[in-house]
Amino acid sequence: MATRGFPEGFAWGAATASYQIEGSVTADGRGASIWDTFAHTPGKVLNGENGDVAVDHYARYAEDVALMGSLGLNAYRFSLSWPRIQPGGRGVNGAGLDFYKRLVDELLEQGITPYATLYHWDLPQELQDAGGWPERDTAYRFAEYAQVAHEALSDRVKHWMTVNEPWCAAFLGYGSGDHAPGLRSSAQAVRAAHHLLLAHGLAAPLLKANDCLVGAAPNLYAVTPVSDSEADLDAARRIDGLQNRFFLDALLRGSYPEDVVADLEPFGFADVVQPGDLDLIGGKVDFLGINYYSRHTVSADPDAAGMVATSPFASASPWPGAESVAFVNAGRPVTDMGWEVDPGGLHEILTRVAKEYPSVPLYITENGAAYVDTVADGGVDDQERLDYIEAHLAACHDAIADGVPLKGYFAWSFLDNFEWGWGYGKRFGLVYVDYETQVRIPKSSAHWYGRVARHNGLS
Ligand SMILES: OC[C@@H]1[C@@H](O)[C@H](O)[C@@H](O)c2nc(CNc3ccccc3)cn21
Repeated sequence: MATRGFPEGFAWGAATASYQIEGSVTADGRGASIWDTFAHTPGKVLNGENGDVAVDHYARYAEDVALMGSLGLNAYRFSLSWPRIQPGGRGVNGAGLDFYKRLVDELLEQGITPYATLYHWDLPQELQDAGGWPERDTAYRFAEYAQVAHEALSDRVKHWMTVNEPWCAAFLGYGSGDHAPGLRSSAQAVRAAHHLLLAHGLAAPLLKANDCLVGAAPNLYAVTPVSDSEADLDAARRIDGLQNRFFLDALLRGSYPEDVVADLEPFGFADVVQPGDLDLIGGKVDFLGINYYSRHTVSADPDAAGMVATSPFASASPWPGAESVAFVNAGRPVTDMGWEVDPGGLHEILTRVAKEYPSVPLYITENGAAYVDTVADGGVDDQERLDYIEAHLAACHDAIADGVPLKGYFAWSFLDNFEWGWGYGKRFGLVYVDYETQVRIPKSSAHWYGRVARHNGLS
C-alpha cells in the first residue's frame, strides 16, 4: 500500500524515441532521416556510432512490451518515425504504419495506454534537403504526416504529442550544430523554432478528431542566477526566456514574450512570424508534456561559450540567446551527463507552470538519469538512478498536493538506447541492454518503479 498515493488513474509510464531504439533503418520501405545522415557523418557521434541497429526494437517490440507489462507499467510514450511512415516526407508507406499498428495492439493487449509523439527529431532527409525546419513549408508537410498517422492509429491511440523539445530540434540542430542536421546558424535556428511551433499549430486541430487528446513536450528547466547582480539576473532572464517562456507562451497563450523577441531580433526573428501564426499555435493543447532533467545555474560571462553539455564534442558556437552566458555547477551531485540532480527544480517548474498557465493538465513526459551501470550476478543494481527517480516522484507528489494538475509520469527511458551525440556511451534505461547480444536485464530501478506503478504511489 502506498503511503504517498497518487491520484486514481495516474499514468505510470516510460518513454522512448524511434531513432534511439528501433534500428531496422531500411526495413519495409523506411527512408533516411537527418539523424541517419548526421550519425553517419564522421565526427558527429562518439565512436562513430549510429542508430542502424540501436536496440533492435523494430524486431523485438513484442518482447519489450511484454516486459513493460510484467513490470507493471500502465502507459508507454514512444515516437513515430516520420521517414518510416512517409519515406521522403510524402505519401504513405503502409508497411511502416503496420509496425506501429502491431506495437499499439501489443500495448493494448497488455493493458498499457499508448502515448504517441509524432516528431522526436528524425526529419525525413529529403525535407531537410528542401530546407528543413527553417523552411516554412516543412510545417505543412508535418501537418500532412500527422493526418496520415492519425487516420491509421486514432482508433487505438488517443493521446498524441506533436513535437518533442522544439528547443533542442531548433537550437541544437540548427544553432550549435550538436544535433542533426548539424547546422550552425542562429538565423536558421530561430526560423526552425517558429516553424516547429507552427507545425504543432497546424497539426493539433487535426489530431483532436476521433476523441483524441493532443499535447506537446517541451524541455523545461528551473533557472537560477549565481548572484543577484544586474548582469546575472539578466543572464537568467535570457535563458529562462529562450528555454521556457518562448515555448510556453506560444503554446499556451498564443504569443511570444516581448523580451525574447527583442533578444532574437539580431537573428531576424521578426521576419519569420506571419500574421495569424500565433493564433494557430496557441491554446490548442489538451495537455502539456514537460521534459525535466535539471536546473540551469547561470552567470553573465562575456567569455562564455554559452553551451551546456549536449554532446561530447565541444561546440564552437552557442545557441542563439546564450552568448555570454556561463552555465555553472552549483555544487549539487551530478549524473553521468554532468547534469545536476535537483528535484526541487521539478517542483518549481510544475508549480510555476500551473500558476502562470492555469487549467492545463500536465504530464512529466521525460525525467530520468544516466549513470554508469554494471551487470553483476545477472542483475544491475542502479541505486543512484532509483534514488533520482524517487526524489523526482516525491517532488511530483508534493506538487500535486499543492494543486498541480499532474496526470502522469514517464521515466526516460524504458531501455538503454542511442543517446544522440554520445552514442551508446550513456545509459538512461530502467532496463539494461547488452548491445552485443541485445539481451534485456531489468535494473533494480525497473523492479522498484514497477512496484510504484502497481501501488500507485511511493512508500
Ligand atoms: O538526454 C536524455 C534524453 C534524450 O535521450 C531524449 O531523446 C530527449 O528527449 C531528451 N531531452 C533531454 C533534455 N534536454 C537536452 C539537453 C541537451 C541535449 C539533449 C537534450 C534529455 N533527453
